[in-house]
Amino acid sequence: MSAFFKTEKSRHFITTQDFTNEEIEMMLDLARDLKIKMASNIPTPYLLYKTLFLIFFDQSTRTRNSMEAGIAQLGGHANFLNPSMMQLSHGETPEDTARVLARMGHGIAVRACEFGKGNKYLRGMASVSQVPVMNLQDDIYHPFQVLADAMTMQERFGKNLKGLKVGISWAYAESHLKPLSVPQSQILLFTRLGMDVTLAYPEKFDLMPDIVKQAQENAEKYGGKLNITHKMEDAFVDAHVVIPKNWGGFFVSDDPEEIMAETRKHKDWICDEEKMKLTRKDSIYMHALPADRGREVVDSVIDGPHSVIFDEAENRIHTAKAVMTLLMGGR
Ligand SMILES: NC(=O)OP(=O)(O)O
Repeated sequence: MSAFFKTEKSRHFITTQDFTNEEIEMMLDLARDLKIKMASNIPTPYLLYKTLFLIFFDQSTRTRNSMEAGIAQLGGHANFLNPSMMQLSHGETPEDTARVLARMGHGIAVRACEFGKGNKYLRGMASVSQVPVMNLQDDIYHPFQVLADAMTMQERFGKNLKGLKVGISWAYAESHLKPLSVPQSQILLFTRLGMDVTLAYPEKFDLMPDIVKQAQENAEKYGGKLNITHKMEDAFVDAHVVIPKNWGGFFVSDDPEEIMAETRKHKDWICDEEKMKLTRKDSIYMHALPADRGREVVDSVIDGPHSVIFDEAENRIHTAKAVMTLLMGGR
């Protein structure tokens, strides 16, 4: 474990692509251990007196609270920064902000989802930061979410996820600009872990071509599969795991009204009981949350026997604590 967090330079957690499969497994193993310790009230003071800076350009329930509660449970402290109260309007660059915060604490975590800008902001910080920069969701990646997803799958299907049949599908929502980062990070990590992934979406609702190419390369290298289809049902047939979720039509048009007009053509892309019947008997329904109930998914599925959404949400704190511990130098 030491080679992972005791490197000369800080490791940044921008995407799971920057970590080996062995390192990803290490994160998941530690998350499992932290979950057991939390349930047994065993203290885990691995980041005693350390400070994490949290910057959120976008709203959050799970991510903010998993990081704030997580570092407190590790013995450290979170300093929440509201961008509207930072010196951004006076032109402070991400590089200068990172240089300053790195002198005052031990980690910087940022949510910045604006399309074409978020990842650049994080990369700017990471290019100079002397402490780990962690991605709490940008316009390309959501690495903390997919670690929690993988942990949830391991809890249901065992540690080895090779060959697991996973359907990731676009679903209808009254929204035109939900980030691409969740499905993109899912196809990247799940193919790395050897899963058999079907990605379904209506034509025009493409993910970023470079990310799809990387996921295809991952599948070839690690023995996974990535099939792309434009029929929602294809993601459900014989699936162990289904993850139907909306994402924005960023490549449909630059005009939000045109995107919504195209989105509304696909109201039938809803996860309902008929589609769940196509899955395996022991299948699980997952969603990163928040879900658009009645549009992305019917209540009887999201509240039904296949749903593991609250395990998935809970696992955000255990995986967050694991990544912070490994990157910020505890244990
Ligand atoms: N899944 C997720 O990232 O939730 P929040 O947007 O509430 O943080």
